[in-house]
Amino acid sequence: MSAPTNAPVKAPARSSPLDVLLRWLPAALTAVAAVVLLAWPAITDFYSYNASYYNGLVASAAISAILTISLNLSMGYGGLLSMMHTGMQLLGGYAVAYVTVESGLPWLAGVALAMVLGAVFSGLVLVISLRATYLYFGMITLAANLIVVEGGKSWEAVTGGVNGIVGVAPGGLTKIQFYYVTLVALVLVYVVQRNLIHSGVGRAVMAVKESPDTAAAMGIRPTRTKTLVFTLSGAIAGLSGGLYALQLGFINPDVGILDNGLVFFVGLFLGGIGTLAGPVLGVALIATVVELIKDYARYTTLFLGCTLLLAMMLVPKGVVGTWRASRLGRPADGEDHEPSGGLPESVLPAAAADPDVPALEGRGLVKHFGGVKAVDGIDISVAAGSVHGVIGPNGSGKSTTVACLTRFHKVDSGDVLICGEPAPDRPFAVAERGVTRVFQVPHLFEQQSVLDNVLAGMRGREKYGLPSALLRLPAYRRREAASRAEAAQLLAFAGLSGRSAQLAGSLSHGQKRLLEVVRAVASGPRVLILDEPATGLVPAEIDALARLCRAFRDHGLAVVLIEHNMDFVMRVCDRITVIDSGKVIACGGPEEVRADPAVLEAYLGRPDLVEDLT
Ligand SMILES: Nc1ncnc2c1ncn2[C@@H]1O[C@H](COP(=O)(O)OP(=O)(O)OP(=O)(O)O)[C@@H](O)[C@H]1O
Repeated sequence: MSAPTNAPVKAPARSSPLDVLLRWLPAALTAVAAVVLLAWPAITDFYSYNASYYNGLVASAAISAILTISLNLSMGYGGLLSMMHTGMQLLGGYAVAYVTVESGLPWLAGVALAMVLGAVFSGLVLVISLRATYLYFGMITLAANLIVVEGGKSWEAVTGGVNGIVGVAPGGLTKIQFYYVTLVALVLVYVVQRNLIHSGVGRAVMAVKESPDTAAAMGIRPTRTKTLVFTLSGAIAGLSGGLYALQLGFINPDVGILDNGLVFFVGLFLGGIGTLAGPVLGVALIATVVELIKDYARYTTLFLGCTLLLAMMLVPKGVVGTWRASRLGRPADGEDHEPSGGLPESVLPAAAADPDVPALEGRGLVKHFGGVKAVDGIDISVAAGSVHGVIGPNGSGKSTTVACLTRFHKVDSGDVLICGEPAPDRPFAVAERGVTRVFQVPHLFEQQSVLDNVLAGMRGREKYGLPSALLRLPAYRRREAASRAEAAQLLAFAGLSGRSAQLAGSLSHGQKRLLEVVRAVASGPRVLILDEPATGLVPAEIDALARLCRAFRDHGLAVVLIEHNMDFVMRVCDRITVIDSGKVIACGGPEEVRADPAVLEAYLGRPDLVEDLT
């Protein structure tokens, strides 16, 4: 296939020198902060009689930032409301205290155990609350937090009861060395967060957060993805707890009570939930102000409460989120390009071995909603290498048929076959077998770029896992580079390449619909099901869609097109199934269907459609 050779339709806008300067400001401030933190022990030694106090302040803030990043991963990126992060911090603290004080092993072994404990505990909580929705999940984590704290108070033999365990220390390290340990840990955790979020694993996490159904339709497993991110978040919370115990020199159940979690929530919301730098910036701001008002320490909780309230009212996206949404922080809107090039070979799986076996088949499908017979014994057979239209009046059962074929609805009776084999029961598994669906209602990942949306569609085909993504191993780098090149080619094919860096939420309605189709194609399906894709598209976008359908068909793959735009249907479909009141009333080529009296009768209530048909 030819490479994209897009010519921009209009020239990009120029940035003023002030804009350029302001865009570089965050990077410049980060560099200054890094230098100050590295030199901090020397600075405090030179300027203060109480250097160890000020070094401890920064070390504590770094540990808090680690916990806040962990909270950001679960709540900000994973959409999992967690009220048990202080509990996991307590668990991590116990692990380090037990290993160093009771067992006499090195503190690093304690930190490793802290991470394992945090991961196992959070994984368990997630598994037992899989069906819980956002708020109920939060309540379950609250209960889990109470269990950890109360368990810590009661299990005296291991935890030391209410008095806890004292004498915890990073054996062999001076205070200044430990200061640098906390900084290194913070940098590593930040890099883990960044690597995760910029990888296919992170894109899957965000996709599941935005819409589990859409993610499943692209072959992403929602449960596995949630478990992964929450377990990772738990491991990081455990790490933070282990370091906290080493910093404090003791651990007791008070560390785990929810009140102590306020600072992390405030830091997260003030800095910017769902942003990379937000947790660190938020905690840095809070730590600075708390230090400045330390003479009024009894008002600290009041201050934190008021800060949270003000942050929610004035900067609901937090400092970093607000910056990113501003003119300077947001990627500039792109420009229109002419569609060009072809579909990348990699998104076109090999055509079925036996072209006579239907790519997708529904036999005797029945789905009733109470008294509504939405689907009432439908047979449908979609041939490989065809565009198969499904038409019918509003409410006739088209979308429900598709939901049955893709297992988003459990059928009352009937069979679904993919390439002659029984279809699996779960939507993500159907997608894994090569049947991808675009929903009638747009489900884009609006806060991600156009490019990232397309890349999210490729997750089902990517073979690397979490360790590879976090460490950016060669396998990951190769796959990521290939994915980006494929995504660029797909966007060029659809005429969207000029908008690749733009946030998906800022596209026009037609561009969003087109992007959804491109994202579905990115998953490399054998059968692409499009539910009313042409709604709201301008003629040029409809042409791009028609090109895409034909390119698919010409490669021996199948497209199922549910559509009310009859002109479009008649133009691109090879075969059409007409549904009315949950039953198939006609099936055949466009000309055949157009002349079928039963079809005309079904459309009599829609004279506009009759006109299109005849
Ligand atoms: N989850 C549901 N619960 C109850 N009834 C439903 C549900 N989903 C669909 N229906 C009903 O089933 C019937 C078929 O709906 P469906 O959405 O499949 O029709 P459609 O042909 O896709 O319509 P349209 O062209 O307007 O999208 C309608 O009467 C609808 O109200």
